[in-house]
Amino acid sequence: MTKKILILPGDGIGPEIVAEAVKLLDCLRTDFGLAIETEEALVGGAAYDAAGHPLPDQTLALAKTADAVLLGAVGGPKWEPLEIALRPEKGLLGLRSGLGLFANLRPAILYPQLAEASTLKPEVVAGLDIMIVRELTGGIYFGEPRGVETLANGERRGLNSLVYTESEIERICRVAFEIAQKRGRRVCSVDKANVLECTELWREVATRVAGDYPDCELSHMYVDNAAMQLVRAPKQFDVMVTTNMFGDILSDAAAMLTGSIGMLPSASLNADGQGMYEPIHGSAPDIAGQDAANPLATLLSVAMMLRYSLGEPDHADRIEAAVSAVLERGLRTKDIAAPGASAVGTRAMGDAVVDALRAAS
Ligand SMILES: NC(=O)c1ccc[n+]([C@@H]2O[C@H](COP(=O)([O-])OP(=O)(O)OC[C@H]3O[C@@H](n4cnc5c(N)ncnc54)[C@H](O)[C@@H]3O)[C@@H](O)[C@H]2O)c1
Ligand SMILES: CC(C)[C@H](C(=O)O)[C@@H](O)C(=O)O
Ligand SMILES: [Mg+2]
Repeated sequence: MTKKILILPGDGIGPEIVAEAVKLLDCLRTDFGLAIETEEALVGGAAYDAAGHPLPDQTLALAKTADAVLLGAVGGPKWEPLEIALRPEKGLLGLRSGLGLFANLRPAILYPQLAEASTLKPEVVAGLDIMIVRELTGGIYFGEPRGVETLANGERRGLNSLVYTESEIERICRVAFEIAQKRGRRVCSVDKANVLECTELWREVATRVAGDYPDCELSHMYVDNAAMQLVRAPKQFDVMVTTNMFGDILSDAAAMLTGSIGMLPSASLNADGQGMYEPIHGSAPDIAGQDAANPLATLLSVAMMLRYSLGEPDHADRIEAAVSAVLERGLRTKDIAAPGASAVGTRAMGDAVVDALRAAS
């Protein structure tokens, strides 16, 4: 049966990197017989400009009926003066909550060809393969009460609330253990249980859930230590499971271990296996429109889509092999090129991956 993919380019470099992913999907359709159809819709600042809201009803409705969603990135300085409820980022958060995408998988894998691109010593990162499992629809991003209020003395007070129910913690921990069972069987739960009651509960629930996975080992780490350990000795980690905000921060740090934030894909899954796929980076306004963005995180997000939502693991393997082949040939966008070395643009990198895919057919 033909699968429906909703394409949401978004803002900044979003349309540039998504265009390369669309080329890749077209190649899989025409040359490899992948049965997909794509439709494009607006989200983020582009949607606000066109329709007055970062997540138009029509976009959410299309997302709900799609087999998978591919998103570029949202946001940019143009929309920063808007109230929070209308900012591009709210469009993304609305998709995550509207689709119930509670499990965000962010794999930090070092392609061996990029060991020199990392800011860390090659021996620290060689062979790196971490899966960060980030809770995505709860925590401080969605907790109530929130807002800015004016106190009796006239001073304003801003507040956001870190809130997790036991069931929210339990389901994300189960995802982490189930992934760990298919890899190194080690889960590190990252919290701030020494200070925050909410994450004291997180630790308790993670420990209880671990009892159902006796073949896996659970460890706990405070988030500040985890940030330090990620740059000191990242290979100690197999699967990390953590809250929405800690996962946001730790995954950007982990991205640099792989050479660039332009290398890290992600999958956001709901209980039915439906998913949204996006690079973990943002709209990179500083390089937008310059054909300078690295499209590989987006192309690798397409591979995750094929694996997790479309039941096409062979095509996913093909994309990952094509990316590897292109890196082997020495092709580099600026973010992963050695200082002073020549670099290719977004389009040339995307074309090279498509060519490598075809060549392997
Ligand atoms: N998922 C998303 O849509 C998402 C994620 C993060 C940030 N944002 C939004 O993006 C905007 C910019 O945020 P930011 O600057 O903090 O983060 P960013 O990830 O957009 O950029 C951080 C730095 O990384 C570089 N970079 C990012 N992606 C790259 C790529 N593919 N290739 C090469 N270099 C790349 C940028 O040029 C910049 O120097 C903000 O509006 C923010 O809210 C959106
Ligand atoms: C843009 C923003 C809402 C988003 C987040 O904080 O989750 C981004 O940083 C990410 O990592 O996907
Ligand atoms: Mg982030």
